[in-house]
Amino acid sequence: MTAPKIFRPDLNDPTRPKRGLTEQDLAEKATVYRPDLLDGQTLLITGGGSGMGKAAAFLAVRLGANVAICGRDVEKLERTRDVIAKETGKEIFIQTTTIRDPEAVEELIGSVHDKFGGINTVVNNAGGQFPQDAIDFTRKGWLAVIDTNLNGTWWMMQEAAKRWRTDGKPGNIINIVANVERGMPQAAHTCAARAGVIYLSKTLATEWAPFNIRINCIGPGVIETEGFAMYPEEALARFHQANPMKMRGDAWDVAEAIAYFASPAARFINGDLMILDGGQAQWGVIWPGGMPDYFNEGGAA
Ligand SMILES: CCC/C=C/C(=O)SCCNC(=O)CCNC(=O)[C@H](O)C(C)(C)COP(=O)([O-])OP(=O)([O-])OC[C@H]1O[C@@H](n2cnc3c(N)ncnc32)[C@H](O)[C@@H]1OP(=O)([O-])[O-]
Ligand SMILES: NC(=O)C1=CN([C@@H]2O[C@H](COP(=O)(O)OP(=O)(O)OC[C@H]3O[C@@H](n4cnc5c(N)ncnc54)[C@H](OP(=O)(O)O)[C@@H]3O)[C@@H](O)[C@H]2O)C=CC1
Repeated sequence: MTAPKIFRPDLNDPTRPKRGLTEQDLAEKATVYRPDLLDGQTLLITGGGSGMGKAAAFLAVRLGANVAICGRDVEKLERTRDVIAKETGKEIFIQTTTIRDPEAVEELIGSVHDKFGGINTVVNNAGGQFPQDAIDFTRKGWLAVIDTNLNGTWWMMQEAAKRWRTDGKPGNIINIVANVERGMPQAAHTCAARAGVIYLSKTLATEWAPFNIRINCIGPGVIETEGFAMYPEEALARFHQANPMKMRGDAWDVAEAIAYFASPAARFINGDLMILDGGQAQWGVIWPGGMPDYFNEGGAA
């Protein structure tokens, strides 16, 4: 019997490099957008306490929006709220929520609605997975990833849409998925969930058009964030080779794409998937658990 390969990192290991943009970067990085682009808009961003969600929250506030974020870890949320207040003078709304609990999601949508008088855009960014050969997935591990990325995103979409239908107001959903174009070896669970979200979104873009709700997805490739701590160093050292530009994107690349989809410039885009991956979809796969020798011969990406 072959033992399953498991990489279970200590996410607070001080010997590993710190990854992702700093809070100073998020406060100061140049943006292509005009400073009042999202004035008066309200964005609810799941997973806004780190990585792309935090960058999107920062940028949206800098562009004039009211912002609410959620996540499971209250310390991350409070820290993000405090640093955004310090850097921009604007208070964002935080609520500890796991998107896996539909009742908690209902409460979240209700509180953000009450706080700001409505929600213009929901950004379903919360999610994640662990790297493992699919053959070794435990039942619990499979269910955890599907529940987070597919069910959690669905609860958010349905609850927001119900609210928009009741209020007779337009809605906008941006789902952060992944680059599923060539499959995702060693992340098959998330690939299945994200592919589900992409086609759920395309379906609802039609079904919910009568309610004036638009839905689009953004599929990031290799984006260097705090989330990289989930992967072994030897795999991370190769991640950039999965795209022909041989580089990593950063959370600001995704934040600017989110701002675009939240802005009036995207008013006629519906049911789309924007791939943000430096060309990875045409080129390679990541192997987040480490490339098996079988594929390594000849040094393929
Ligand atoms: C792919 C490259 C591109 C993408 C990059 C990014 O996305 S970067 C962003 C990356 N950011 C993120 O991914 C952040 C968010 N991600 C997460 O919170 C987790 O990855 C989660 C989605 C699995 C939820 O986890 P949770 O603990 O809340 O869920 P839970 O308690 O319900 O079930 C846990 C069960 O899952 C299993 N299992 C878990 N880990 C491993 C492992 N390393 N190894 C093996 N198995 C593992 C195990 O069965 C465990 O049960 P046990 O053995 O404990 O009884
Ligand atoms: N970085 C990359 O290269 C890629 C990332 N992605 C996806 O993009 C999204 C953002 O990732 P990134 O910023 O890189 O990584 P992070 O790990 O920094 O972000 C994930 C966020 O999701 C939140 N989250 C996870 N599970 C739940 C849950 N059940 N309920 C509520 N919030 C939750 C986490 O907060 P908390 O722990 O507080 O709950 C965290 O803030 C994720 O969905 C990720 O899988 C997709 C492709 C590539």
